[in-house]
Parts: sequence; C-alpha cells; structure tokens
Amino acid sequence: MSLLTVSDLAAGYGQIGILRDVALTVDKGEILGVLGHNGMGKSTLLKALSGAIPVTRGAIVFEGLDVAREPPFRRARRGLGYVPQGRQIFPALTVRENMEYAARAAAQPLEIVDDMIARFPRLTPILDRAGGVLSGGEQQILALARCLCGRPSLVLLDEPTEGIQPSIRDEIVETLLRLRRSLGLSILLVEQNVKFMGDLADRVLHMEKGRLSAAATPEIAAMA
Ligand SMILES: Nc1ncnc2c1ncn2[C@@H]1O[C@H](COP(=O)(O)OP(=O)(O)OP(=O)(O)O)[C@@H](O)[C@H]1O
Repeated sequence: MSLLTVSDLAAGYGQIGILRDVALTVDKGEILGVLGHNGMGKSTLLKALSGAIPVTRGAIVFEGLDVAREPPFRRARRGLGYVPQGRQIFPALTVRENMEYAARAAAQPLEIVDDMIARFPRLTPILDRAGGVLSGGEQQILALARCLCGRPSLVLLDEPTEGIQPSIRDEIVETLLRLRRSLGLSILLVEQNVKFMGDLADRVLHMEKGRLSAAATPEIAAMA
C-alpha cells in the first residue's frame, strides 16, 4: 500500500478552480517530483495536500486514512510535513527557537531539536542567530530541519532551490538523500529546476494548467 494516494482531487481559491483530476501516489521512502512552469498549480497542489487550502473534491489517503477534510494541524500530527515556498521562517526567533517551536507544536519531546541539529551541521554555528538575518540557503535548510522536528513520514517540499546558489543546492540534494536513507523519509517535491529534480527524484510527474501527467517533456526525457 502506498503511503499517500491522491485521487480525483480538485482545489482552488474561492470560485477559481486550479487543480483538476489530480491523482498520484507516493510510496514509503520514495522521492516523487512534480515539475512545471510558473503558475501551473504546483504550490496549490502542496497547499491542498497540507490543508492550507480546502479541497473541493477527491481523496487524500495518507497511511490508510482519508485526511482531505482534516485541518492542517491534524494532518501534520499524522506525519504529513510541509515546507512552503518562501520557507516562512519566524524572523524574530533564533534558529534553535524556530525548531523548538515546531517540536512543541507537534507535541514532540525537545530532544528532537538536538537530534535534528546533529543531522544539519550547517546550523550548529548559527543556532543563536535570528531567522530573519539568515541567507536564503540557510533559511531553506532551517525550514527543512524545523519541519523534521515534527517527525513527519512524508515531507511536502515546495521549490527548495528558489533563490539558492548551486553549492547549497548540492548540499540540499545530499541532505535529502541522506535523510531518506537514515529516516526512511518520503518526499513529494515540486520544482522548476530540472537538474535538481534529476539528481533527486525517483519518479517525475509533469503539471500543466492544474493537471498532472506522466513526464513527457523533452527536458524530463533527457534526464532519464
Ligand atoms: N491566493 C490565490 N488566490 C487566487 N489565485 C491564486 C492564489 N494563489 C495562486 N493563485 C493562482 O493559482 C495558479 C497556480 O498557482 P501556483 O502558485 O500553484 O503555481 P506554481 O506552479 O506553484 O507556480 P510558481 O512556480 O510560480 O510558484 C496561478 O494561476 C495563480 O495565479
């Protein structure tokens, strides 16, 4: 059985429908990629799966249970982690405080913060620095570490390479592959960056105008 099975999903903003007939599965330990150009609905997909926006039809079966009508915090407690586009780091809290906040919100013991810090060496020298002064790459790594303080089994990851220099991009690839190995983590990643996707994803789908299809664009075919 898949960890996540989405079927016949529709969602949007008020009267504006964006996603239609969306179906996908993510298996345990799998990294599924969704590629698409600007405005095609990638972020909307992750918002609908995390509960940030309501779905208008369809099912989101996570670990055997349809969570499509559950509020975001309940989905998060079940192990559906979400790293939104723009990272949404708390700017006035330190790196450590950002992580402690997430652990508390997820009712996890605070020891998980030290466990995660040990997995992200780049955070160690900046633990007391305010989130708002971090570089884009540091914020992305913190956003991921903070999400993992909720002990998710699946992470919904929205454009982690946006505004990030190539060296940190490579570090993020290595980190995600390591986390998959060590924690058995599953990842649903939406991206525009074909190279990043090629380095990371086991399988890639293509999103166009709110619909998903098997990847058939020349860029993706060239990755294979
Ligand atoms: N809050 C909102 N209200 C109304 N429409 C929105 C809202 N947010 C996004 N949209 C529209 O939904 C469509 C899909 O946007 P979405 O952000 O999901 O695309 P995306 O594929 O993630 O693009 P990008 O790569 O630029 O982030 C776009 O047409 C966008 O204008």
